[in-house]
Amino acid sequence: MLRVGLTGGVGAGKSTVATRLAEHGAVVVDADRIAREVVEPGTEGLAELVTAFGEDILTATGALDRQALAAKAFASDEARRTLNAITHPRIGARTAELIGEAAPDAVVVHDVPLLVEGGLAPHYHVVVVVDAPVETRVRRLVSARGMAEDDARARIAAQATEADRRAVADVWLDNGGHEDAVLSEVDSLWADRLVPFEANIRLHRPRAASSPRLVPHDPAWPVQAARAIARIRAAVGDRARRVDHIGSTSVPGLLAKDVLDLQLTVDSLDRADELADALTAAGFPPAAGDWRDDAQDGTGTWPKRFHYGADPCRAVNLHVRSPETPAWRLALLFAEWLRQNPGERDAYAAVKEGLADAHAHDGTVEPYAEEKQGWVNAAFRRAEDWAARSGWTPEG
Ligand SMILES: CC(C)(COP(=O)(O)OP(=O)(O)OC[C@H]1O[C@@H](n2cnc3c(N)ncnc32)[C@H](O)[C@@H]1O)[C@@H](O)C(=O)NCCC(=O)NCCS
Ligand SMILES: Nc1ncnc2c1ncn2[C@@H]1O[C@H](COP(=O)(O)OP(=O)(O)OP(=O)(O)O)[C@@H](O)[C@H]1O
Repeated sequence: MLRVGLTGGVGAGKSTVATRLAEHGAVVVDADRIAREVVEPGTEGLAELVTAFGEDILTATGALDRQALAAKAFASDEARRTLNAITHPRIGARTAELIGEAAPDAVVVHDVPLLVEGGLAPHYHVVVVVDAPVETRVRRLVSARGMAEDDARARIAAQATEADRRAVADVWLDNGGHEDAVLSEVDSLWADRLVPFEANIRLHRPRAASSPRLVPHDPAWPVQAARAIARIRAAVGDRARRVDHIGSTSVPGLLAKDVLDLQLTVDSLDRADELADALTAAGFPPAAGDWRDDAQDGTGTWPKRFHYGADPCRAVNLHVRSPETPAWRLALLFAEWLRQNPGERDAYAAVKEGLADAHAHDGTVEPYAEEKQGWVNAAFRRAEDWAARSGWTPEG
């Protein structure tokens, strides 16, 4: 099952996007609809709202007068907190039930306005944010939905900011223009990302091979790594010690292949094996085979586990290592040493570029590969000296 979180400010166009995804075959779980269900006449939820906000939030027939409640609830932070405390746990329980009922091969789209506010992002494989300028949203809510302008603005003020939403967005859909434009982006998202992502998780299939091309450092890499790390943490909880962004993409200013390397630290490889299913469910299935790191001094090999990110649009390699192996510490040290020593970083970049050029022009890559390995082996010794001088330890 693929879990997609769909969010955006009030009136941005979530329902428009969700409807299109449903047409493609997604199972849409609509938080606003569940929010209505849990306060229907006769529910405990409605009774608690009346106790908190008074009888005048009811219509003559005893149903919830939504406008009357909105007027009270969006008037102050305290009132909104009271509303949320009554409704959100009930919405959460019903949501879990509905998602649990979806088929194993479903793409579940959770249309949830308060995804960012609720800190829910790490629980989805993909977070999609729909956005439009505030004034456009107000205009649409007033003209197409008949909402009072004050109400629209009060809700916008009560919600997350654009910057908050950007931090969690794997996909940003701009719905400031014509509806057709965003719908065609949704069609591509479905075909190019969501469908293959779901299949990769279900079949334990790695994403398609990524390009071996070196590209300049992208400042989005650490941000994307932080999102992947948050997902892994949410999946494994305290069964793992830590998750770090390692490798060349973690070094600002260093060119790299567009693959994020992450290291999950576990007490032992038995523990790593216990976590395999949870990592798969989170979108990081294990790669088949016996994975090992070579000792730099040629004295042996150290076992590890290796998982791939299944997202076809975001290449991730997840190395699961135990601190019992020197490779664990070296991975953390090498990245930190390059981040702290720009001269060494630039020297490493030059060696990598030499290797890439050799690949580009002829088949004789070996001398460059040897040169790179020689440089790296010497670099490890310099990194160790630096660690001893600066007092660096993996524990920070
Ligand atoms: C206050 C209520 C009765 C107003 O009903 P109304 O029919 O006017 O609006 P509706 O429920 O369709 O919501 C429309 C939009 O308002 C915004 N909104 C609703 N509740 C909240 C809230 N507590 N905080 C911030 N924004 C909210 C969302 O963007 C939502 O998509 C209703 O929104 C409600 O019960 N809210 C509490 C439950 C909730 O938090 N729902 C949001 C999704 S979980
Ligand atoms: N690109 C667009 N151009 C014009 N109108 C649009 C566009 N996208 C959506 N709308 C209209 O704007 C209104 C709000 O869109 P929609 O209902 O999809 O937003 P929403 O984010 O789901 O809103 P809410 O937060 O209230 O649930 C709707 O009436 C919709 O038809």
